[in-house]
Amino acid sequence: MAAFFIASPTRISVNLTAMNLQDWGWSPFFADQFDAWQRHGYLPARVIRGEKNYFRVWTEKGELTVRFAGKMRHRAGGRGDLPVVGDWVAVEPQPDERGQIHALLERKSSFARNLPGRRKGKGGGRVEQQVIAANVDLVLIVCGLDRDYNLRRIERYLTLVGGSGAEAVVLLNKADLCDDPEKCLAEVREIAGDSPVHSCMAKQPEQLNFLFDYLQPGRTLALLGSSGVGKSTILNGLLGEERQKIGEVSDAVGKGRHTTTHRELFLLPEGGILMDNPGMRELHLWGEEEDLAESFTDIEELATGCKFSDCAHKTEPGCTVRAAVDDGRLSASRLKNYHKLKDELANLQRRR
Ligand SMILES: Nc1nc2c(ncn2[C@@H]2O[C@H](COP(=O)(O)OP(=O)(O)OP(=O)(O)O)[C@@H](O)[C@H]2O)c(=O)[nH]1
Ligand SMILES: [Zn+2]
Repeated sequence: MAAFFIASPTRISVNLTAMNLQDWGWSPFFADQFDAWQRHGYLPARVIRGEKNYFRVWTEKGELTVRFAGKMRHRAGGRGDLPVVGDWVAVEPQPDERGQIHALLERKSSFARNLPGRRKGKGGGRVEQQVIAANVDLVLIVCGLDRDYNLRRIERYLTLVGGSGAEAVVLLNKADLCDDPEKCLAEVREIAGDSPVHSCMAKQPEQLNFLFDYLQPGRTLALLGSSGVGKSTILNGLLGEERQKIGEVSDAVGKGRHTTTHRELFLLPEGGILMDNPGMRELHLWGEEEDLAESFTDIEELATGCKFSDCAHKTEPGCTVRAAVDDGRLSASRLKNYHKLKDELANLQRRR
């Protein structure tokens, strides 16, 4: 209870006594809704992780494992009515660090995705939506200034964030890999409306100091962006001295990170709340399914020479993509990113 953890066994100590509701994002918007529940002696609680049948929540009295009060599960019609990470709920505390959820407070913002092929009602009707994260205040849209750079994708992200109720900041990372970052900055600013646009080099954490201007106690931050653009590097930069530990988590756990992450919302040492959950990590893939090829035109082009038309560019004979890596025309890390994204997409499809 004296520590919270991002992934076992890595633990980050925070001073719990110094934490209050506001640090966790509580604001008049939620307090106004809570009046009715306060009278019952319920606690405001923020969902830090959601499982199928239970939730981990943070309250002023510490972390609790909570379930639905029966009545409420019954009332919750669509999926949108069930709590997700980031939500504020009214919890009736029970012994042994447990509790019951009696109400879900209205969201300030939410990220949802359509569940393909699932339609409600007879003969289809509206497509069922799955809310995956709530009450994010600010999204850092991260884009690489290497081959990842793609104005159309940035546009899609901006639309997505715009519709969620959160604010967006665009980060053009890997400025060191771009001949003319100023040109890209100007192009993106043209499509970004009121959203600030920065270029940066996350590999040098001291270059990320400007991001602290966007962090405030109680403000919830999430990152969106393709695989390999530097999201983890940026997170680690923001986490300061905890950088190493988080790095170990992402390196050691790799794909398994999703199942071993114990908490998907945590406090940043400088103030602010960081959301890093599988739903948000996968969100980009839903937009990118169509443009995997578009993002990797070089690989798709090389692949036209492969012996097998369904070559996965892994162990197949006659693979021109791996040949290009061998003779230095294609970087191994780029092929690795391509594989990673393909695998994630395949995983997603399986789960659907
Ligand atoms: N050249 C350069 N490389 C960078 C920069 N920032 C990050 N990288 C590198 O890019 C690679 C991918 O970075 P990550 O932080 O793992 O990317 P990610 O977005 O978290 O990727 P996923 O975990 O797949 O979503 C790493 O090898 C980083 O060292 C940068 O500013 N310049
Ligand atoms: Zn191949």
